[in-house]
Amino acid sequence: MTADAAADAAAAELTGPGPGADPGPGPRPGLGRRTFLRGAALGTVTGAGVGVLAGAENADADSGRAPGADRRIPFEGPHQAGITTAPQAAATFAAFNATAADRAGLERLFRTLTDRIRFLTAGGTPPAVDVAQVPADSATLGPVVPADGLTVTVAVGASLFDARYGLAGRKPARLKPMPVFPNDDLAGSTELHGDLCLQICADSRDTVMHALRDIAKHTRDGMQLSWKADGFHAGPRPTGVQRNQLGFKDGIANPDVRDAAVTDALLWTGGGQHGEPAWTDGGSYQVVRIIRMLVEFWDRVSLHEQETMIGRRRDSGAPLDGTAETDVPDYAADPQGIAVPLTAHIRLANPRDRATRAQQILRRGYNYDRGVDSNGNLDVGLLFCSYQQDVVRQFEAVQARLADEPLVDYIRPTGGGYFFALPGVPDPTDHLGSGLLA
Ligand SMILES: C=CC1=C(C)c2cc3[nH]c(cc4nc(cc5[nH]c(cc1n2)c(C)c5CCC(=O)O)C(CCC(=O)O)=C4C)c(C)c3C=C
Ligand SMILES: [Fe+2]
Repeated sequence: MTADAAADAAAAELTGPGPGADPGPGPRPGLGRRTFLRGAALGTVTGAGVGVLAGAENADADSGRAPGADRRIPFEGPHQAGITTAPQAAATFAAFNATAADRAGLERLFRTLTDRIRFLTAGGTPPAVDVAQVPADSATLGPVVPADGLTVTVAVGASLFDARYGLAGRKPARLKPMPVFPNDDLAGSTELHGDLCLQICADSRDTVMHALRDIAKHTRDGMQLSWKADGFHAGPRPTGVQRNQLGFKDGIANPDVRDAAVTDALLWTGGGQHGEPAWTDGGSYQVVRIIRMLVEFWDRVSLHEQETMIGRRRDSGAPLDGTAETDVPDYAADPQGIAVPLTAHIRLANPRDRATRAQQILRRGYNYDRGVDSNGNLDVGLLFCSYQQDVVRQFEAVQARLADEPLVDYIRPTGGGYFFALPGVPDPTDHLGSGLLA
């Protein structure tokens, strides 16, 4: 089987081919609809996933937890945690500029980052110091640092591969600065790009901030914070996945990250494949987009129009040709878009046909709330984040189809960037970026 055929076959399981679509070779109908979010909800019911999460990889699709329980998500694994990890309640996307003087300094930065992330994600007691000395920890989480479901996912931007560190020849093949897309409002934005991006997620907001402060303090000589965006993940209202601030369930259709054939085809870069340098094996392209929602306008739109723009029922999350959130839309049976309009967000984003199967992305977005603008309008929206094997083949293909969707009148992208999430750290002797800097 060729790489493309393998991708096609695996991707067929991703969100389900739809009852009328060509199922492609080898999919198991019905299995692909399980999302990693739904996996988390199931975990909550069964009590699975509390405490130290086991597993061959650090994926924790069944990461439900008992209220108040501390949980530790393993740092080590072939892929970084925080990608297939079910979204925690709080997130910060923090972009940094590298300030290390040279390549040796950059290597020190990655070693320090690794050490701090290892400690913070495991939790523990910071070393005691004499009162005359600077404390080892900010103590914002108390004297003992809980693991609290923390993940810190380290990604690098295209600018890290400029002349400063002699890395030009080691750039991931598709890594580039995020282009300006139609309808973007990026002029004057101070929240764009970066040499590094840290996606910091945890079960509590204070744990995210504690981790950011700890990391920034220990890496002061190697990188400098450029911008950050904070997000939250809401609980189910009343069931299923969370709702975004347009009132719609968001995150229903996503790859089945428990299926290695799917993640190998859509998520992880394979070193040596598709022209990627060998060191990228096990990494993933990360897209971050800060997308404001013009909720004052949206709240004056009829329910019918809202639902036809999205393609799903607002209350249930069901596709407009179905009755339940888990139903798979059957576009082949509705070629003229009578039930689900051809311009509906979900239909454009994922037409569920053979030609676009390999373009599917893993979305891992968060809501944001940044107060009020100078006109008295709410500054709320979506911290869109997606992971994919190939940012051009996947994210850009989806984004191009969405360019003129009706929803664009109600959203305004204001920042973000393209990054490459580094491969995981397989064992305690290794560190982030070791392949990149080898
Ligand atoms: C380029 C990729 C995407 C951007 C940017 C994007 C922005 C965006 N999306 C919503 C709301 C919803 N999106 C939904 C589904 C959905 N969205 C994308 C891609 C982008 N969205 C995909 C690939 C999908 C899945 C489609 C499918 O497989 O059927 C949904 C439906 C619920 C769900 O499946 O999650 C909603 C609602 C907003 C508001 C937004 C910008 C602010
Ligand atoms: Fe979307």
